[in-house]
Amino acid sequence: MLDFLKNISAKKPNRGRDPEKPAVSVRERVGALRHLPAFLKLVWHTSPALTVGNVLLRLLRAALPLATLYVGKLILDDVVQLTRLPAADRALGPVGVLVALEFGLVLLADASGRAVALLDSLLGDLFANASSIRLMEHAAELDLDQFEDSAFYDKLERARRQTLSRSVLMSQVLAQGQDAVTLVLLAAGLVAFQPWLLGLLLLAVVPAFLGESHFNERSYSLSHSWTPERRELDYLRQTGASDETAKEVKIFGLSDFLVDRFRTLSDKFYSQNKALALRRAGWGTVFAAVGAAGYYGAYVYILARAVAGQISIGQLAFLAGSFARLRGLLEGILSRFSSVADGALYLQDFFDFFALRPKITRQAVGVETARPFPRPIQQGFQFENVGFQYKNGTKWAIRNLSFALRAGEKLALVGENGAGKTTLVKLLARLYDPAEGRILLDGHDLREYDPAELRQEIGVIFQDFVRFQLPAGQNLAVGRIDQRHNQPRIETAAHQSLADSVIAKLPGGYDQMIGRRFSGGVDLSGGEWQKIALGRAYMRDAQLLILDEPTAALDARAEFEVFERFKELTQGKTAVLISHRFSTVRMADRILVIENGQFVEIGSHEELLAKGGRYAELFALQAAGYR
Ligand SMILES: Nc1ncnc2c1ncn2[C@@H]1O[C@H](COP(=O)(O)OP(=O)(O)OP(=O)(O)O)[C@@H](O)[C@H]1O
Repeated sequence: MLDFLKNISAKKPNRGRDPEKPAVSVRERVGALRHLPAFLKLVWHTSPALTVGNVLLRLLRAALPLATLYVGKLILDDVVQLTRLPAADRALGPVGVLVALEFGLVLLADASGRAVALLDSLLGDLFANASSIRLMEHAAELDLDQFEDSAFYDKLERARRQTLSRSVLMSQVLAQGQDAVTLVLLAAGLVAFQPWLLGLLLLAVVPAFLGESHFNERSYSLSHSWTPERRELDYLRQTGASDETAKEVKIFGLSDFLVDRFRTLSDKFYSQNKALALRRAGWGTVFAAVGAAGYYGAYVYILARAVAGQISIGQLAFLAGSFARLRGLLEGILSRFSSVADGALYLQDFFDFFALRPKITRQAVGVETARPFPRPIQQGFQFENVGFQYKNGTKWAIRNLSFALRAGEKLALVGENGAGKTTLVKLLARLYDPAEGRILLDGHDLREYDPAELRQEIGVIFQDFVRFQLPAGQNLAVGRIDQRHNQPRIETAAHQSLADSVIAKLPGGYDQMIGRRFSGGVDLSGGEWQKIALGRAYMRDAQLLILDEPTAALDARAEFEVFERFKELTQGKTAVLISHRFSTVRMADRILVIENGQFVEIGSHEELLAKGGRYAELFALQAAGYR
């Protein structure tokens, strides 16, 4: 929380960014269209049947305007013919058939329009769901350090925002194809009559298109450049009003601070957006007037030809109708073109995110095929001059660290806050790889093993374990999620971690929702949550168990009991314990003391006390506190 306050107070609200300056050039925007085929392929894979149905219906709809206009022309010409006949010869029969045909076409247009909208929405929903799933799956494959990078978060954020609006892009691209077919059909009629009318049409429409693309580009630039701030706005909104933060926000009286920060940022975004929207509306009106002038110029010309008797009334209606439709169509196609281009730019963000590759892959490094994981582990783990620095860290979190974690031993890690204990554990679980040196397992580099298999063999309970908003039983089962239906196994784990007594007090037992987020949820105390989290370690069949301050929130009796059981239950298994309590630490076979990420000493409790080094000093310090 404090880091957050420092960060955002130090940060300038807006880094002197000029929203008028496009972040992307026209070339980039047009270039982004290259993503459309890949995008359409994704749509196709979402549902081939719905995609084919959609395209066929749209082709049908594309031909309807021309057919309707043409039937309209035939009706008018027939009616004019009829008026020229003697009253007795005026039979309405053929006109009636044409009117019925037009009526049929109108009904077809309406039905096919609704069917297209339905297919668009079904396909859009499926696509949005599929994209969200891909996003979650891909995020799960990425490395932990990628999540600690703010540029990564911006990419993730943009990709996430895109999953929904991508279904809009899908409809737009399909509509674009449909309108292009209608345009070609109608334009063919107009060209046959008077080719230069097509030129007039372009003149009426192109300025509006250019204006539209200019403003779309500005909008995209503005929204793109505001991604970090928008993320911050979301964070502020969440921090200002969530069950997780409410306690500290109240105690520290942070509400005004958060609201002020939110207001400053959101006002700035609003005013930049408003300026753009106003200019867009103003220019839009001017361009619409130019378009209308073009249309009326053409209309007057066609009227004059009709008055001069050079074309029939039916042709007049057909041409004027075609021109009006074409103008609307062209305007639609061109303006949609710029939103499709923008959508394609956002696609770039979407694909950029999916292009991110984890460094710690499922593939073992340095060997053809992954080395089979030793069952049981023979020698254990060996750290050789291991060094690691966090991406955004200023100093080495661990450096020149060498020690052995022997198979079957219980090793405790001791060190002050920030000494590097958790980092060491993360390196063991290959959440990160060392930047220097290497970690060996039974004599081979850890990277030669399949990371997924390695993680299966390791059970880690971190100090900041996740309080899943799930029923109690499933909260334990996350330790081995494929066993979530194995109630006896869950109950055994609960018994081993002392969580059974917590669950026995819950009104719904193992099915009781815990956490406050969902209705009916019951919250637990810190120690109770810890017992649940500990149960996750027992759900696993891991050969290496790591408990990172597992008892910090437990009372003295519970702590004693937990460790008695732990020793019993992990017989023959290798375990690492991180604790600041020496009563816990002394139960370990050996204790590794680290300071500033460096090795200080290693040995049993008795050995280290006898040595009179750092451990003995820290032990005496804590013991003095109890006297
Ligand atoms: N994600 C991170 N990004 C950057 N620096 C980090 C990150 N996590 C930890 N650090 C830094 O690395 C160093 C070692 O941290 P680590 O969490 O391993 O310490 P620790 O010994 O487990 O401390 P504690 O007893 O407080 O849990 C610290 O200086 C810490 O600030």
